[in-house]
Amino acid sequence: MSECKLQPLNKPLSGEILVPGDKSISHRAVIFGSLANGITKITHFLDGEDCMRTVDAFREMGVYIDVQDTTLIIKSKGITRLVEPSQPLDFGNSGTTTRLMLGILAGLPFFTTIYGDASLSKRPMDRVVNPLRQMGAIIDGRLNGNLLPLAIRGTTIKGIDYTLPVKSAQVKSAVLLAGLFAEGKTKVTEPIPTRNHTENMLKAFGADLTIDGNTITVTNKSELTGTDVHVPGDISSAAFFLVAGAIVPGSEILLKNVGLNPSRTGIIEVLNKMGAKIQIEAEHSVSGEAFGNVRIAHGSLKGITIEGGIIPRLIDEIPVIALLATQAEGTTVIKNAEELRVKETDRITAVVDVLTTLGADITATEDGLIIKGKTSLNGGEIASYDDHRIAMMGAIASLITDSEVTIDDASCIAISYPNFFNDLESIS
Ligand SMILES: O=C(O)C1=C[C@@H](OP(=O)(O)O)[C@@H](O)[C@H](O)C1
Ligand SMILES: C=C(OP(=O)(O)O)C(=O)O
Repeated sequence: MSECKLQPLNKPLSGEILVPGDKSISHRAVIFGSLANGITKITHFLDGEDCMRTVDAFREMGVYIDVQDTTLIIKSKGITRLVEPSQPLDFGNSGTTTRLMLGILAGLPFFTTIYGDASLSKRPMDRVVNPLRQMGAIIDGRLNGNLLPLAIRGTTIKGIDYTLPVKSAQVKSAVLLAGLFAEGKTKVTEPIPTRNHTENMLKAFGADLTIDGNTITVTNKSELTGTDVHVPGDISSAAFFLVAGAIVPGSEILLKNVGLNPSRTGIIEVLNKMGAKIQIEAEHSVSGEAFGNVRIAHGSLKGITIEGGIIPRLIDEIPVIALLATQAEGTTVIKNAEELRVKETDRITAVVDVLTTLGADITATEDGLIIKGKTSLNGGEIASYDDHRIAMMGAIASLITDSEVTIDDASCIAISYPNFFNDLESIS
């Protein structure tokens, strides 16, 4: 346990932060680099605990991966040369590693068992196991394969035509990755678009991919080719400082190198709609991924409704958006966010508990939150629920409380943002 005591700031935040690498893209860069033949160099990689689980999994399967800070060199001979892991794979706290690796392991000619920590062991895997079984995968585990640990006996799989029943990029990605090993075509249709980094990377590594509206089709191609990937800054990490800049009086912060893929920019739209002072500068694009700098300043905010198609475009930002809403005049309503209940913790319950302790007016609904503002916040003792996004939301809240905030255990922040407190310190 690492208890964390945070004092109120009582002054504006100012300065620049180079946002750490995007977690979703870092995972995928390791996956595609390991499946591809040749050398892949990844720069601005996120060396957080979750992405290192993906690195370790491929090292267990015989891939050479050298990690020097945020630069990775992967040397692989491709899919056909991966070897059976000699021990169970530990996926720690990482839902992305688990779901995406399931798609790969289903079609590889060996036996694997996978497990994770207490949080991951409660998260649903049937959303991935069901379509993979339709493709012919042989997977077993607790609750008929819904819960870790799972055992996968790789086998011959065949393509399917699958419409996503949940708004999940992890499920979409698992099926598309399995499609690389399957006989025939694999088609995935998503009624509501989710992050498209897998599709972008399939293209960059030379897969056979077509996109027609909301339907993505991939054809078996065992030969992907290594390529360099420059990872943009993680907008989900930037979100904590965007909210800090918007709510701490007098602040102005520049967040550099932020990934601005439209499937991820819901937080920018929310800040604009709430009336925040936000500007995007120096936009450019590398390998289909948009980058830019985002400038945020403190200003008055108003409550809004957040629902429908925007939800997957800001799903991980909702805890810190709830904090933002406590500082907006009027009511903010968040709907259609039922996926929050199956993240590292039930984030609807956790956010309500933490922000209520700090004096906010916030109510849980089945699929979201209702927040009434503007409220001043008090100090107190809060739980992180061992969830990095809840811990970072609590730390940002402490900037505007009237007295000390104690977080019971903030070590989970290393999952996605190992340098979080140093970056906060640098603008305080
Ligand atoms: O594909 C990804 O990299 C992710 C997708 C999202 O999960 P779901 O696909 O479960 O919505 C997100 O919450 C997670 O942090 C990363
Ligand atoms: C939900 C998250 O990650 P994962 O599903 O990979 O554990 C997250 O980072 O907020």
